[in-house]
Amino acid sequence: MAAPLHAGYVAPSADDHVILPARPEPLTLRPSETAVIVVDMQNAYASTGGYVDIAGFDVSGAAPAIRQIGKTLEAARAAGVTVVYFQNGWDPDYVEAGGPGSPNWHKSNALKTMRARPELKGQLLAKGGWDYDIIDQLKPQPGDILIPKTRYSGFFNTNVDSVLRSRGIRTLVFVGVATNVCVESSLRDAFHLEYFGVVLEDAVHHLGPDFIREASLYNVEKFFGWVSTTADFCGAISQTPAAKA
Ligand SMILES: C/C(=C/NC(N)=O)C(=O)O
Repeated sequence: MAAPLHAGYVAPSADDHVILPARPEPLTLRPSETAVIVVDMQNAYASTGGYVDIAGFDVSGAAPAIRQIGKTLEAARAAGVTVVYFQNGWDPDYVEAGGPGSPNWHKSNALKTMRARPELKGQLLAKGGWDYDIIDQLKPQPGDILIPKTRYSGFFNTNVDSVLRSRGIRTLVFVGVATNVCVESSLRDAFHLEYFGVVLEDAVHHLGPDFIREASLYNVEKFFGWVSTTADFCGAISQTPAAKA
């Protein structure tokens, strides 16, 4: 029987874990200690006519990832797993993006594209606009947590670490865009904060040539975390008592 620690908080019972098949080895998952992190599933990164499409990246791989993310979220919510959305962007005046004194001003392809095409200013990744919005297919549900961010890593200058710690979350399952940019940056920062990070390789999409997908997943598997699939995550998490109830 679970031992109550404080009013309103019940310690997870020892036997609520499942085993997630993963590379380089299987990982223990406890639903109450796990969060799915949905990275930047905004029109900017996943829709035709959004920022990365305009900037010349291939967004066709976003569609299969969207389907897998939908399945992942359905299984996660049924099992009582916390769902956290990252949402990338800046105020419409781009103060949060930083000026020439920030490397972000020089490296952000959104900012570079808008400097090359001033008619787009105020549209790409601007809070309040279509480009910034989470895509219609994956709108956050009641109970999900939405964390705005202004740089690639969701752990930089946000409150996500305290949000996760206060819930006792130790394992983060990453889905979203882009495998090699915001997903990898966030997972690396999470590693250094002692979280166990997993990428579902068919629920992410990369920006750039295919070798960067492979390189990014290699980095995760070899150095920073674990790699699994949507089917394995959904299969494992559906074995938990909450999902079966
Ligand atoms: C290139 C890029 C990637 N973002 C992401 N969500 O991975 C950007 O934000 O400019």
